[in-house]
Amino acid sequence: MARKIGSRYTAHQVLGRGSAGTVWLGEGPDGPVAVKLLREDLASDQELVGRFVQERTALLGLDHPHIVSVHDLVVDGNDLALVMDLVRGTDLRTRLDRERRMAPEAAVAIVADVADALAAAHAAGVVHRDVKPENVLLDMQGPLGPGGAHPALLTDFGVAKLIDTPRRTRATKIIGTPDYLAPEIVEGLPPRAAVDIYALATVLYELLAGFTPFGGGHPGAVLRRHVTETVAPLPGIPDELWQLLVQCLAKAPASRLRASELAARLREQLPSLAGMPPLDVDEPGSEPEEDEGAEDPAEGTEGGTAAGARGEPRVRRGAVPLVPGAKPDSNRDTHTSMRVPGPDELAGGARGTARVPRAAGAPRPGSARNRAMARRRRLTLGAAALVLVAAVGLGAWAALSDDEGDVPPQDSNNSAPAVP
Ligand SMILES: Nc1ncnc2c1ncn2[C@@H]1O[C@H](COP(=O)(O)OP(=O)(O)OP(=O)(O)O)[C@@H](O)[C@H]1O
Repeated sequence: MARKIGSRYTAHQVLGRGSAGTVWLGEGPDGPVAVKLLREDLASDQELVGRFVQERTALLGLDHPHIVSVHDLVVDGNDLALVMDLVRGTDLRTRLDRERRMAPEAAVAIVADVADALAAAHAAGVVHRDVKPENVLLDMQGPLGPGGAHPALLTDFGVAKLIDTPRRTRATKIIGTPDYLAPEIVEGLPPRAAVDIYALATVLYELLAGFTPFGGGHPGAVLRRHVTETVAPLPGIPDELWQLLVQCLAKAPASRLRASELAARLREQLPSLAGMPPLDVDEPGSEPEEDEGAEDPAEGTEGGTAAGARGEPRVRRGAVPLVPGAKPDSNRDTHTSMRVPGPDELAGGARGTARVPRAAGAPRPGSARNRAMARRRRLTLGAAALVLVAAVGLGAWAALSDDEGDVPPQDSNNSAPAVP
């Protein structure tokens, strides 16, 4: 059913819902538009309305081919709405959900577009603060680029900042999507342009791998990993692309590339990625072959990925509040309101919780399948030893026993991560 938004716009049909509100397909004096109607509780927040008006210039000022422009801000009774370019297509999350992993050329082309958008925003003094696949729209009516990628446009500029009022996020709280939060935010530092680079590098990793580098499990664990763990290599990724990812996922913001450099370096790599298929990486926690998971019910309790392997509903990105009793900011799992962990909490308990990517078909370290394989290796070793005993007698067996003392333990928990 159509509804009027202010005096100039009519909203016809819901395009989608997010944590801040509902996006409608609308009509304005100059043609079709997208109208983001903010949630009622946000719209009735006087402080937020004031900020909305204050931020007007920054929000309306961004004009770039890879940014979804905001044309108008409407404050009308209980309605608070942003009127934006209508992008006819889909968002990157939907595409990723469909494809699971993208070919490197298309992934890099999309991320280069977003890096261009960030370069323009950062030059105008605007930090996005919520870069994630949900906020990248793919324009299906635009020309096809490298790898068959449609032009990518970054949306929701300034929305995170709007909603993040001082009252809403006291110094001890973080609002955001845990998987994409830069370590300096977790440590309580003010978000600068480099947080967007970290988030975008996380998106690139996710497009290539099918999962984020530090995601999985309780949001508190995700935050700790951002601060304490290094990113695990992706099997098969071209070295130059990997170096770029590592640099942009650096813990120190100053070590990361600037958006314009990132865009240029990504585009340089496009020719060498042409025709390359998606990486053959198994999602950590999934077991590609026989299911021996029943033998150890306690296994894989870190995060939802092991649950996914057992056919239970998977929780991809957690929205569990870190503070007991606190409510997440939305019904969706993309945002979380969290207490900032203290330094002692950040330092402890995170070791070994990162999900380590494996080449497709390789067993998960510590998994039932891996332990079973280790057991099989031991049995094979034992059988070989018996044959040897029969053949060369007790003296040779004694020698073999001595040698076995030098064989590294076959405990699969010590398996090294796959290296590209
Ligand atoms: N300018 C637009 N043109 C066309 N569709 C849009 C536009 N903006 C958003 N949408 C659609 O509306 C959906 C909801 O968008 P919205 O920005 O409210 O939420 P989100 O970014 O997915 O999540 P969150 O707000 O929780 O971060 C998007 O997934 C997209 O499909």
